[in-house]
Amino acid sequence: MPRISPKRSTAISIKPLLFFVVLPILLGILVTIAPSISSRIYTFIPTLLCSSTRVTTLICSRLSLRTMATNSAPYARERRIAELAVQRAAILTRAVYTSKVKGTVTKEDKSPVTLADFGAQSLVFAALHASFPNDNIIGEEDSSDLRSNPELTSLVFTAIQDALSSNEQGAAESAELGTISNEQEMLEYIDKGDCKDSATGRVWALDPIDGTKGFLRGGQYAIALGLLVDGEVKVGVLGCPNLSAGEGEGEGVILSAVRGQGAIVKPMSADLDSISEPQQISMNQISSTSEASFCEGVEAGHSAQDLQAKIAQALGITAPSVRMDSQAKYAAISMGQGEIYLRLPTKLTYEEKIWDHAAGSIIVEEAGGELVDMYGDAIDFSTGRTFKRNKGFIAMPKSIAEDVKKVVREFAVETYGRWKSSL
Ligand SMILES: Nc1ncnc2c1ncn2[C@@H]1O[C@H](COP(=O)(O)O)[C@@H](O)[C@H]1OP(=O)(O)O
Ligand SMILES: [Mg+2]
Repeated sequence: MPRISPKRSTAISIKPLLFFVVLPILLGILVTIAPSISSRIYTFIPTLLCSSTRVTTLICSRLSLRTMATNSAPYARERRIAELAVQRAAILTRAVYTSKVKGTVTKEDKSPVTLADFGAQSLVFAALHASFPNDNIIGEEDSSDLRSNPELTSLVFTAIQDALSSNEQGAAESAELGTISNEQEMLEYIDKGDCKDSATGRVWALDPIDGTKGFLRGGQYAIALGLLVDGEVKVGVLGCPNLSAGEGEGEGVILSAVRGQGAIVKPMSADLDSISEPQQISMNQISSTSEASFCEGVEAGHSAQDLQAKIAQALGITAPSVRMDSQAKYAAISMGQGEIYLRLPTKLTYEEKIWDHAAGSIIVEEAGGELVDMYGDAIDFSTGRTFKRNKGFIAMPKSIAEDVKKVVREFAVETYGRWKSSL
């Protein structure tokens, strides 16, 4: 009988031990640490690549964009695409803002529209179509004024091409944000915003330039994009190219919010790759209405400024109102630059537009504010392109909301009566 060497005998007795005990333990350890090892390798490679050259910097920022895309927080991808789309549209609006050629025409409702409104809408819708082809869209503009005006059409298309070529998108971003190859395609994108139902499914609402009068006057304006899901705003992005997050002279900011995740601000940059780290924002939770200041519109025809002045007095407010055009007002109070945004109707027949409030509303709410109508009722975003159940909008920090709502409601009932919804 062959002699079994002690070594061999040990090997035979250890084999089942290795198989049933050690191997599972090793596998367990591997499964636990694998993600951190792979993420280290993942971050090590770009770190290695990130030496001093611009090329490697770009590669790193693209990798960090990919990392953000895989962020599993709800609506992370929607927020990222919306931010990039607004950022890209702002390249175009900024160029037109400083140019002598604005391509202004007067719409049927007598309000002005510029080549930048059309260009920004087309760029944002190209991005939404590329990334979320099944979503519906509500947009302020349509292409009818362009289709009857080949010269203006050509101006808009040139501005779009300039914007597309002035940012150094990578192939991946181009695929996600889409591109616009010819005038026909541009017109088709503009007309994608004709959805009428805001109550069902996923619907984006865009104002490509909110505050066009401010834009033409050299004041504030905003590119405002919100996502509604079954009639509730879930994501909002506000690009404010002339607003500042601090004391600075309006170098431009981009704010965004996702329901339940807070609101953030980033500086607006011409280079999509350099969107830097966001900062959380919050409203001033003051303890008394007398400490507040109003943020109000510039255009006397857009809100009842005399009545608003009386309400300010009744609230004990002595600080002068901060006046600015557009949804930049929502952005300003969300960053603590003023506290109350009041917008009372000049006439009850005017129906506020969904794109004028979707993005701003969620940013204010996620920054610690409340938005209601002049009677203190919740805003109903499910009524289509315009608000049918609400008149007069007030946004304020939660800390003073009850006091503000009480005073505004009294003035509203006295001035407008108990207006009845048209639904
Ligand atoms: N009579 C009105 N009442 C309230 N808002 C109005 C009125 N007319 C126009 N607007 C809207 O006011 C917004 C700008 O607001 P603000 O004055 O606060 O900057 C624009 O979107 C504009 O819509 P539109 O673009 O259709 O003219
Ligand atoms: Mg508007």
